[in-house]
Amino acid sequence: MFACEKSINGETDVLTLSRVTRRYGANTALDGVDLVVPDNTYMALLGASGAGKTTLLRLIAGFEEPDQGEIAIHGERIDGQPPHLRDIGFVFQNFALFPHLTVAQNVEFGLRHRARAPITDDAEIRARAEAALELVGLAGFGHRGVGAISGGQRQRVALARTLVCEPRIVLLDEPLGALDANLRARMCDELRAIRERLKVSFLHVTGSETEALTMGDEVAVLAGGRIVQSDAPEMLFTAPRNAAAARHLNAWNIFPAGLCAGGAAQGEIAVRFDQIDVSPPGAVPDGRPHLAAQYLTGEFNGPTALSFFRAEDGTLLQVVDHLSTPRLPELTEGARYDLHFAPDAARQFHGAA
Ligand SMILES: Nc1ncnc2c1ncn2[C@@H]1O[C@H](COP(=O)(O)OP(=O)(O)OP(=O)(O)O)[C@@H](O)[C@H]1O
Repeated sequence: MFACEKSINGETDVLTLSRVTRRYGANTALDGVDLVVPDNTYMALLGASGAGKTTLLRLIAGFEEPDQGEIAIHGERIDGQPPHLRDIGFVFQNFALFPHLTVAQNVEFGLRHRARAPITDDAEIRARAEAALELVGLAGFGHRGVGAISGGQRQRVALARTLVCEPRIVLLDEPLGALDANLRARMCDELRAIRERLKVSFLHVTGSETEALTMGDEVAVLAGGRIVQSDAPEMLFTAPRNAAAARHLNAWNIFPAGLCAGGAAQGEIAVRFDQIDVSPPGAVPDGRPHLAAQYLTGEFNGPTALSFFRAEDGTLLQVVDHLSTPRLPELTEGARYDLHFAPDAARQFHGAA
């Protein structure tokens, strides 16, 4: 049980979205989204508030239909099909458990009522629900009311209720959002471990770049109604392909190329917070592109220190210094400095994403 079904036609991608568009009146929430989720993959979908993450999941699950575009599972179109025929699991942010049912009854519910091959044998239903609870680390909790368990445990019940139906893919809408920071870190590990055991693909939407980069085998960035980059986390973090992707990583300064002496004048330049050095005016080592900026303030953050600068056009710039290998001079608030970097540390973007 719980093994991911291999595609009949040998496809290696479980979910494919092609040019999916969704409008609400004059507001285009999704504008030609192309997204591919491979089999046996933890895919994170990163986007700011209002980017259209929930809308995208609702279209995949079938709670809403796209205005244009196609959605397919293992190469077979599912847009237009009712949600209960899509074999897609959905874990809601607020868990959406039935408060009057026990943990076990919540998990059994989906199995009894699923449209495809509902199970009617009580002993089999109980056995499958117990196996699902064991999988999420809740063996022995079946008799409890859902009000008598912790937030993290409720999250796992919601997951067990979805997994027991053996979905072809599991959609998770900000699944850690309702948990406190410690629990969130633990659930990150657990979600990854559970998925690895099942080998079913997860599509996990989040507004947190840390969560997306930690969780995802692959991270897709949703901005301006489109996927602006979909890549392995290391690749996305170190080599964003456009300014829109870089802006979501909370690690890159992005400024007009024209501000920079010794560099190109066109487009935008992005340099990571940890790859900028600071010198008094006129003391920039030869060959390093640089821009002038005023030091605003600093912020200690345990092992790292963050310094904030304002460039001449008003762009806010950040520089990260690691306390074990400090490289910044003593800084005076309000004073002007030159910020510089190695030419190969810069990424240059031309035009829109
Ligand atoms: N039913 C609706 N009617 C009108 N506009 C909607 C509807 N649902 C979503 N929108 C709009 O579509 C856009 C995307 O919303 P969505 O909820 O998908 O964003 P999100 O990325 O999930 O945001 P958040 O992280 O804040 O939950 C927003 O501008 C939102 O106001």
